[in-house]
Order: sequence, then structure tokens, then C-alpha cells
Amino acid sequence: MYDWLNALPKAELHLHLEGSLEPELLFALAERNKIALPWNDVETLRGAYAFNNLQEFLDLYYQGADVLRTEQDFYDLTWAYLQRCKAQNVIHTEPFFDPQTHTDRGIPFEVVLNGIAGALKDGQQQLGISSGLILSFLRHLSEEEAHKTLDQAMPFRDAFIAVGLDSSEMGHPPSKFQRVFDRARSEGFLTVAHAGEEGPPEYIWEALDLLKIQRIDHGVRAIEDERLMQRIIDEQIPLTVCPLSNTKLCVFDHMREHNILEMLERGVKVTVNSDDPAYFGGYVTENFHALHTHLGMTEDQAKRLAQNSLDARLVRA
Ligand SMILES: Nc1ncnc2[nH]cnc12
Ligand SMILES: [Zn+2]
Repeated sequence: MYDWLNALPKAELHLHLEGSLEPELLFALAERNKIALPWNDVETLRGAYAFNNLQEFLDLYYQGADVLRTEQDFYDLTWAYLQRCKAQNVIHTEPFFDPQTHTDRGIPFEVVLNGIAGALKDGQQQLGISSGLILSFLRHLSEEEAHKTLDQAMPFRDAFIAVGLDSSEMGHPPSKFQRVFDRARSEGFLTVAHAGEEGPPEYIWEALDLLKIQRIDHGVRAIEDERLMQRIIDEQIPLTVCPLSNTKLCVFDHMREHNILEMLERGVKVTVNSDDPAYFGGYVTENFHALHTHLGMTEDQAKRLAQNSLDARLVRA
């Protein structure tokens, strides 16, 4: 089944480039940039990948991103991810990056963007993988800081298809970012947002009604609100679900309890994605495979999930 799932043509719509930083590359970049690490070796770092919630993961993810310093580093990170796409028949990807994670450390916006965009262009030309880059605001920071990030992005506006919202969800509702999303939309950006990962269904309502998002990132807690479920089904609003992430971050205690197939059968446009594959134990095929192993996902269901991912693209390939 793994090989069959791997061969299925698919799109990945929820992937943080910083979360695809494998420990081996992290150590190589630390050496290249002469950065001392608090872990002795790759195995010790991998051993630290045990999380009780989103925040515990984010603390390590931001720490790991510190090794990314030069345009070449961002190119290498993105290129390594695209190689995984090629190996898993991901024909289209819409990755996120968090500019503030880097600009707040003194890395110029254009250094980050040029490295990523250069690799995405080579990915299209050399690997045949189409892509659309999503600029994600960090929601634990202020709306004013998000406005500053949008200012920095404007000279490069053609490099993006959308803006997104990620980082610590609880206590940082979508309403906090209504004005910057209004501005992004008026500048022609599409919008997506993480909502209903750890946060309540109200955050999903706000993301839809206030941020006017095209897709919900995660959204698994929508199932707690029947009226919200009906809306998502009626309007066929895609959900970018990340099964291994959800179990690693204890959103569900076990994959057996994941609701993605229940949502699929109820007519929700759910898709399968890897979120932060270096930290959560697998890329998109591993996520599909976990659904087969623990939830008995059939070939027919896998085909529908893969087709949903192709249908839910913001950019038509
Ligand atoms: N799963 C996730 N939720 C929120 N912010 C993130 N940043 C990277 N991964 C994330
Ligand atoms: Zn995410």
C-alpha cells in the first residue's frame, strides 16, 4: 500500500518550509555558519522531538530555524523539500514560510525570499513541480508587526499567492489580524489561516467571516460545531489536515481517533498534508500511510483525498 500511495499524484497544501528542516541539514548548516548547537548530535536532537502540545513544538522549531542565515541556506532547505516532493509524486505544493522568524533575527526579508523563490523556480524547471508560496504571519506577535511584514513583502508581491496565519493559536484569535488581512486582500492576495487546530470552532468562524479565507489550515475542531460543519460542507471550503502533526502534538491521543475519514465521508473537502515533516515523522506519503494503517483508509478514500488536494489548489498548475 505504501508504494501505491506514494505513486498517487497529489498536491501538498500545508507545509512549513522551516518545519522541513531535517536534523542532518540543521547540523550541516550550523557547521557552515559556525553556530554552536545545544545538542551533541543528530540522534540527540531527534530524541528531543516529543511534544505535549503545539507550544512545546514551536519552541524547538524556532530554535532550529536559527541555523538558517544565508540565501543559500534557504535555497538548500527548499530544494531538499522539493526532492521529497519528487520522490512522493507531489506534483504541486503551496508551502508556507514565516518571514518574521528570520527578520526578527536580523536576516533581511529578501535573503529569505530569494533563497526560497530561487529553489521553487528550479523545482518547476528541473523537477516539474509547480508551486505557490504563502507568506504566513506569526499570530503571537502584534498586528502592527504583521503590517510591517506586509510592507516588506510588497516589492516582491508577485512571489506570493496568499498570506496565512500560524504559530500559537490559543489566545490569538483571527480577529486580532482582521485589518492586516483586509489590507492583504485589497492588494490582491488570497488568504488562508490556521484555525481549529488547538483553538475552538469560534476561531474557524472568525477566520471565515473576518479574514475571508479560501482554505482552513487544520480545522479538525470544526466537528464540534454542527452549524459550522454544514457551512464547510455546503460551501466546499477545503481543510488542510495534517494527521501525523495532530497526533504528535496531542490534538488526538492516537491516530485511531483522528476524524479525517469521518469528515471525508460527511462530504467535507479534506486534504492530507505533512505540516512540519522533519519534526513529526513523515512527509505526505507517510501521512496517507498512517491513515491506512490506523484507520483502515481504502484506496478509494485515498484517491478522493488526493483529488481534493488537486482541486483545492490556490494556483492552477
Ligand atoms: N502546526 C502548526 N501550527 C501553528 N503554527 C505552526 N508553525 C509551524 N507549524 C505549525
Ligand atoms: Zn501548520
